[in-house]
Amino acid sequence: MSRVPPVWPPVEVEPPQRHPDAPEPGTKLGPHYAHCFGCGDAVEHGLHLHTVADEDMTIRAKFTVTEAHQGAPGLAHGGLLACAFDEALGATVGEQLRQPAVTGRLETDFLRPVPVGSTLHIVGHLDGVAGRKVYASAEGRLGAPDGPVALRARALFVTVDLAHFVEHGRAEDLRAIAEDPSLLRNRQHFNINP
Ligand SMILES: CCCCC/C=C\C/C=C\C/C=C\C/C=C\CCCC(=O)SCCNC(=O)CCNC(=O)[C@H](O)C(C)(C)COP(=O)(O)OP(=O)(O)OC[C@H]1O[C@@H](n2cnc3c(N)ncnc32)[C@H](O)[C@@H]1OP(=O)(O)O
Repeated sequence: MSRVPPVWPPVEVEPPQRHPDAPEPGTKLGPHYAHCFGCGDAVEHGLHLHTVADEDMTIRAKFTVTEAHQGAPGLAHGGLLACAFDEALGATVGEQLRQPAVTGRLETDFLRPVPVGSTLHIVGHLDGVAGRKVYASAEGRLGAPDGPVALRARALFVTVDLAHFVEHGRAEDLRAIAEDPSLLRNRQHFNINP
């Protein structure tokens, strides 16, 4: 099977415009939602991805593989690694555009096994925008920012209104946010009253 990647982005795109309120390069972003499996600090065996904004439509993220993340003995589960990339790519899109967006499509190339105890250094880049479609890609290196490439991922995110989350989210979780807005980092954007 050919490993030659298809053209990316797959459609004609506009260069993304950084939102004036996008975090300055070097800003530590913190969890966007306390119960997010990718970044939330309330999720005991979650990925606890740490993200930092960077120059040029880029974010950097780190995630350390624990015993709870295994697929094969001593190795990270592939779906979980895809989750780390979903999270990093979502942060790339959300933080630079300051617009809610959901993953429509996510593709992942697994190039090297990722052992328990190792840290994956992910760099996500916002590649282009075509209407509501936002394209982003990322690379993950093992052990150090200049370590060997273990994964590459590409994603299409689709921007949505906040109504998307109100309509589809579970009422008790929305109520919990209404009662404790600190569960969300970008809470100034939310006015949820289910
Ligand atoms: C949120 C705070 C607000 C403030 C924002 C500020 C800051 C945010 C900051 C930080 C956020 C930080 C971190 C985020 C971290 C992690 C994010 C994790 C993200 C997720 O984990 S999220 C869960 C998984 N995700 C879903 O739960 C989506 C389920 N899904 C749907 O909800 C619908 O499916 C939807 C909405 C995607 C589209 O539905 P829809 O009806 O609105 O629109 P439609 O179908 O017309 O698609 C529009 C155009 O996208 C094309 N398109 C769509 N899907 C495609 C595909 N698969 N392949 C190729 N093209 C596709 C169509 O072909 C059309 O293209 P065209 O315009 O050219 O016709």
